[in-house]
Amino acid sequence: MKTTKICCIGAGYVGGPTMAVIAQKCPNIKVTVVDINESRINAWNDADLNKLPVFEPGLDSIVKEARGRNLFFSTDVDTAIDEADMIFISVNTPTKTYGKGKGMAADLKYIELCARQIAKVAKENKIVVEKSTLPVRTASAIKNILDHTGNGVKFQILSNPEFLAEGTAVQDLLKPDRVLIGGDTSEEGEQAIKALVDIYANWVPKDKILTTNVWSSELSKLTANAFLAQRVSSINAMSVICEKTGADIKEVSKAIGMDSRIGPKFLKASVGFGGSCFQKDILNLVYIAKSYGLNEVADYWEQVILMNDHQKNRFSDNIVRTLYNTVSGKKIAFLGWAFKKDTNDTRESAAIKVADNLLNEQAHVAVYDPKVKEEQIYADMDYLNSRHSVENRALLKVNSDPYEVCKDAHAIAVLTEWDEFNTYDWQNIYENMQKPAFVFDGRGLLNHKELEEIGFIYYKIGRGTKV
Ligand SMILES: NC(=O)C1=CN([C@@H]2O[C@H](COP(=O)(O)OP(=O)(O)OC[C@H]3O[C@@H](n4cnc5c(N)ncnc54)[C@H](O)[C@@H]3O)[C@@H](O)[C@H]2O)C=CC1
Ligand SMILES: O=C(O)[C@H]1O[C@H](OP(=O)(O)OP(=O)(O)OC[C@H]2O[C@@H](n3ccc(=O)[nH]c3=O)[C@H](O)[C@@H]2O)[C@H](O)[C@@H](O)[C@@H]1O
Repeated sequence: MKTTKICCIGAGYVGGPTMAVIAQKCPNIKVTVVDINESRINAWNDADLNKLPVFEPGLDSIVKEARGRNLFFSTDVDTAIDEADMIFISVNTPTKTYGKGKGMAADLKYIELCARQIAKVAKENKIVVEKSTLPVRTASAIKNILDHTGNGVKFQILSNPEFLAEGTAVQDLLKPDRVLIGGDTSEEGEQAIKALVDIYANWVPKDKILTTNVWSSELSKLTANAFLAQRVSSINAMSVICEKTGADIKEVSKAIGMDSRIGPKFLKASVGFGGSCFQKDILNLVYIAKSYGLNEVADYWEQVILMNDHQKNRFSDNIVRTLYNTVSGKKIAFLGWAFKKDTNDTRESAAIKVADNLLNEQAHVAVYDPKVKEEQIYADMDYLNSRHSVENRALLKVNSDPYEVCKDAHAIAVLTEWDEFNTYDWQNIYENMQKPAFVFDGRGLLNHKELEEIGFIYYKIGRGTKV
């Protein structure tokens, strides 16, 4: 079975980059990415590639090459579904904010809507690919809806979770560690798996394309994120001990990471992990474990989240304590708002919680981020519902000039590891700050020797002060 037309429902951080790469690598396949969010689709179609809704290094040139050739962005969901042989579902699956499983389970309403829409529109057999991250056994729910509400056509459901990380999405897609495809073990299932394998095989070596049953594939995605997040929480837990004992987390990370069984990646202590997925996926895993009565398993994974919350809170607590137990009316400059460098995504960014804690203490927060827009920062604060939006705008200011943000500040907090922060004229920044001038480096990014020589009082996550 040769795929000639692909439809992807959901033009977000996953749907957009993933489909752009498929279109670039498979010029004979027409790829249409659809979304109900019209402004997002308009942004994907914008002639100015700086206005793409997702900032990812290298993405603009791929979109430039494929868009209009075999890559299309549209709000016409029905036509794209109707035309396609293969439909990727790449919509958001956030944590539920209501009802049963509130605050834990994944909200599958967008997935269900997609399934119903596919069932309504499809007049020919189709392969439906779960690209979104889903609780294990979701494929059976999708199949149920498709088989019972459709026009009698046959559907094959595949699970093809996405492992890209934001900021490195293009590289991750071009050279994935593996591509995982889960499908039915029936003959039709195997044919569907082969159709998807054939697409990836255009650029991914065959030995990196792994096929499994659907449930293993769905569960592997949650497991991968849980393991990655667990490493961050584990190193962050050690960073607390480092600060108490005089050890330095950078040295500890290096020392343990050289053990080939542990490996060097994902051992950077930080102000806490953010991003749209780690927290949501672990909460989902905890919920699944609880729903099977596996309370010890649930508690084990929940601790990863609790440690992450602690890391964010202790960062802001440390700022307050160090600034003589009061930050009321004091200006705190934030360098960075995105949840990591090289992305404009702010979902679950540690900066949001740290800012909220400081505003509760009546601090004045000034924010600079090279890629995040002012309205996004206010939307993030308002979403917390901690105070009136007027107050958020009065207490928190956003500026596109980092030197203005730092001017007259009592302290600087580094929340995102943007490379450019290391290129600043720190002497100049120091001279324009209140004294003593404090830096709280939540990413262990800056050169502490240089800063201390200038006169800053420098605090870095995981660096003990006892000698
Ligand atoms: N952001 C990331 O780095 C990664 C995300 N994932 C998973 O991929 C999925 C998507 O994540 P993102 O792309 O970050 O989400 P996103 O929120 O950026 O994009 C989802 C898009 O789906 C659209 N949508 C929702 N319902 C729709 C419908 N019925 N019809 C048409 N469009 C609809 C929304 O308007 C939105 O633009 C999630 O399950 C996430 O867990 C997986 C790997 C990486
Ligand atoms: O399912 C998803 O959404 C994706 O989630 C993560 O990707 P992402 O959240 O984009 O970015 P990461 O690089 O994993 O960083 C997540 C958070 O952990 C933090 N982090 C990461 C690594 C580290 O050593 N220390 C650390 O604090 C980052 O700063 C960031 O806040 C996974 O790395 C991807 O494989 C996965 O596809």
